[in-house]
Amino acid sequence: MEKKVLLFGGTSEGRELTRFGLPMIYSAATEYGAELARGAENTEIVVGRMDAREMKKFIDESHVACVIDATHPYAAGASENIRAACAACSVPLMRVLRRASEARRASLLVKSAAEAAEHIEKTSGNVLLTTGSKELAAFARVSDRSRLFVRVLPDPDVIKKCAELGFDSGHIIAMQGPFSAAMNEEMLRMTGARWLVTKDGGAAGGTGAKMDAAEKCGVSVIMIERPREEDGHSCAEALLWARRQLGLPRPPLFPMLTDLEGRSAVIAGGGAVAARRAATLIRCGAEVTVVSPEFCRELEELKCGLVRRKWEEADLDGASLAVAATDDREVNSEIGAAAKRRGIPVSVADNAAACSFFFPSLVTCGEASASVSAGALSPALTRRLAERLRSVWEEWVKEERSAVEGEKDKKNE
Ligand SMILES: C[C@@]1(CC(=O)O)C2=NC(=C\c3[nH]c(c(CCC(=O)O)c3CC(=O)O)Cc3[nH]c(c(CC(=O)O)c3CCC(=O)O)/C=C3\N/C(=C\2)[C@@H](CCC(=O)O)[C@]3(C)CC(=O)O)/[C@H]1CCC(=O)O
Ligand SMILES: NC(=O)c1ccc[n+]([C@@H]2O[C@H](COP(=O)([O-])OP(=O)(O)OC[C@H]3O[C@@H](n4cnc5c(N)ncnc54)[C@H](O)[C@@H]3O)[C@@H](O)[C@H]2O)c1
Repeated sequence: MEKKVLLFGGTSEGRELTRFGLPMIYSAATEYGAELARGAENTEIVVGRMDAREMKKFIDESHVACVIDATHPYAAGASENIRAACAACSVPLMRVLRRASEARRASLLVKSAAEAAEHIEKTSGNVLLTTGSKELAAFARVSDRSRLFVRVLPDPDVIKKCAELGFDSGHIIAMQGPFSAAMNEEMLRMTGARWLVTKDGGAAGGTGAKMDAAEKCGVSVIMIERPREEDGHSCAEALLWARRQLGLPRPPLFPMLTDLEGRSAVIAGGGAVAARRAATLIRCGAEVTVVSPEFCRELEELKCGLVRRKWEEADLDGASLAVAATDDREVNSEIGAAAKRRGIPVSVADNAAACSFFFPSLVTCGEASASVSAGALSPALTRRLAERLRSVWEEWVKEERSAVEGEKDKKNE
């Protein structure tokens, strides 16, 4: 039976990961979460909350080869259960977590909904609550309830809960997001809000659009901080990881052929990987600068600029292409992010998922080149294939060149 990825979703990251046709079981706690994945190819959907024991049983019975936890950062209970179940089944697990935080834009950071409610009680003015129905009970302590407007999903159970907590229909907005900044603005105006309460859902979770709207309307934002900073991965990392775990194929990469003659390329790091890549780029006519506190002998013998210090962001000025090949994972990741911000193609040697292009294995003879790749799934396979091709390439190029010349001569006769 085919091995599958078990994805705990119900988030935009979860939906994103169903787009690539991996054999997958998508588990969502609610109907709403399940809806996000409806229609995804090769994906079986299961709905309903499971505790750690139920998860373990499910994993054992469903041929699950690896698990991705893409649940909401606030669903800490779910993540704990998933961790426990995976440990019990010895199944590898990767946590996907949106990284971007909007916390710096908030007027006030609080630890919980209760703390937000305490603050509201001490102030005046209307409040738009966008923290969802689960947190609603905490706001019951606000004495003047007519100040509060709540935005929730149009689910009958949720509406019932709102009513039970004393929100009348004039104070409920029941609609499914995502909401644009313009939509948020209109809702802030309509409710006459002076305060907006939100979780730190990251830009992708719609928090960015709320912050933009609040800024425009002069509304102060009370933000509930994330429970704790977990070590999370991006969707791209999880996709690559799952493919490697299961040995799943992917479409081949498209080798976009780029003319680097006379253009500048910058490399951070002075070790073996930097040297190999500098040599390839120089062969392609690029003007290469390498930045590193230390250089290996191979680099000192190449025709490239050597800058003996740690990498700085300004090293990207004027570069057409960048390579991060230091042995410091954090520095490499910073270089990747900075280059992407500037629209400079970047390869990050220790993290395939952070690359905006992959460094190819290049096989050349004069201007005739071949680019070999194993789709970034196995650099070792790439190297072996390239070596095999290198062993015949020169001979092939010579033979085929003369064949082409021969055909030309024949035509000219
Ligand atoms: C082609 C080549 C060009 C070059 O480097 O010059 C190249 N890797 C080569 C060899 C090689 N690299 C590694 C090993 C050790 C064995 C192994 O781990 O499998 C070997 C094999 C060996 O040395 O035998 C380690 C490694 N590589 C990457 C990661 C991180 C990760 O995958 O996340 C790690 C773990 C690092 C760690 O542990 O920290 C990532 C990438 N390496 C790429 C290119 C990009 C994909 C290209 C494609 O396949 O499409 C990609 C995705 C991104 C990028 O760097 O742009 C070159 C062949 C040179 C040639 O012979 O011509
Ligand atoms: N993609 C690949 O083909 C591949 C292959 C093997 C290893 N790797 C990864 O690539 C990285 C480099 O591998 P290596 O074998 O060349 O390592 P290495 O240890 O030989 O070289 C690392 C270099 O980075 C420099 N450096 C450290 N901090 C720096 C900073 N802040 N600014 C500039 N330079 C800095 C060091 O001085 C050193 O010269 C490693 O992270 C390794 O995991 C990738």
